[in-house]
Amino acid sequence: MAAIVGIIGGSGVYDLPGLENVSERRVETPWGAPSDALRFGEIAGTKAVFLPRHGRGHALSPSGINYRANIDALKRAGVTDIVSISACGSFKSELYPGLFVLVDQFVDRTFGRQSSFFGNGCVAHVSLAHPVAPRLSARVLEAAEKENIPCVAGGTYVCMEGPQFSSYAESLTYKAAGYDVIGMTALPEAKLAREAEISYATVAMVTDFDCWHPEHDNVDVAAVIAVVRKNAEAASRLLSRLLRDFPKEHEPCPVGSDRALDNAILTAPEARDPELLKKLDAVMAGFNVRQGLPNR
Ligand SMILES: CSC[C@H]1O[C@H](OP(=O)(O)O)[C@H](O)[C@@H]1O
Ligand SMILES: Nc1ncnc2[nH]cnc12
Repeated sequence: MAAIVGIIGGSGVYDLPGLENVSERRVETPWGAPSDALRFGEIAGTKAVFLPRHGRGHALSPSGINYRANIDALKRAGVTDIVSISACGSFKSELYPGLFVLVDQFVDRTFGRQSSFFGNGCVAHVSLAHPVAPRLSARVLEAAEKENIPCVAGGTYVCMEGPQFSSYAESLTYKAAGYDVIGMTALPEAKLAREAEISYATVAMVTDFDCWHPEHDNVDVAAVIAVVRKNAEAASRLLSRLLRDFPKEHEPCPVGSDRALDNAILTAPEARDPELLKKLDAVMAGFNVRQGLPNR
């Protein structure tokens, strides 16, 4: 399968400089409209699709993003691997603003988000033991090293609902629990990408120390955006290098993120809801082919 890399830009990252032969297309999905038009392009022959998760102009709040539409639109565009960029607060002195953290675990503190494509009429339980695709994350690390960008591998991202930042008590609790960073967006994407059998990795860009650190100001938007602006050039260098060196064929994922629906779907084929199956035509396409089932 030809590799196509989806890039999801976070706060302060609304474009992907360096993308060549760019064309833009507004798409609709059975789950609604994605955050913005998809930007198609390539770097050194690697095809890429860029999507700013908050939309250009940052119109969408973390709770208001249609994550299902975003992931479904990328799936329909043929994306095999997603790398997302997320601004985040840090719970550790050694994870300082400006550092890129390739998190490999998530804790969910969101509520009320639509974080699954499945439900009544087609029940599926995919594994999220390893939410990040290790080979993809390793490629991001390699790109950072080649570009001399400070980056560490591994870490736990707690995803809060927001939009308010954490209270002091919450911040201390997350720190005491041993979590590394906090943000409001990456986890619904990781869950949905897994269901859509897309390999996913996230670059958590540390922007602040949330509000636990006695020697640093409490986080605010201005501080986050100031750090993101300072690091935008490094982020685009990282992504350009990643795309330049990316294999042209999708590499099979060692944790099975690209075949996550095998052994996950409980609902018997005859009990599946045809309306839901229609909406799942992109998400389940690979699974249906592997099972020899028609794709609705
Ligand atoms: C701008 S401060 C809070 C905002 O920043 C992070 O955005 P993203 O994950 O899209 O980079 C955080 O999740 C909040 O949405
Ligand atoms: N401290 C923080 N908490 C939640 N989301 C963030 N995004 C950037 N910094 C953050």
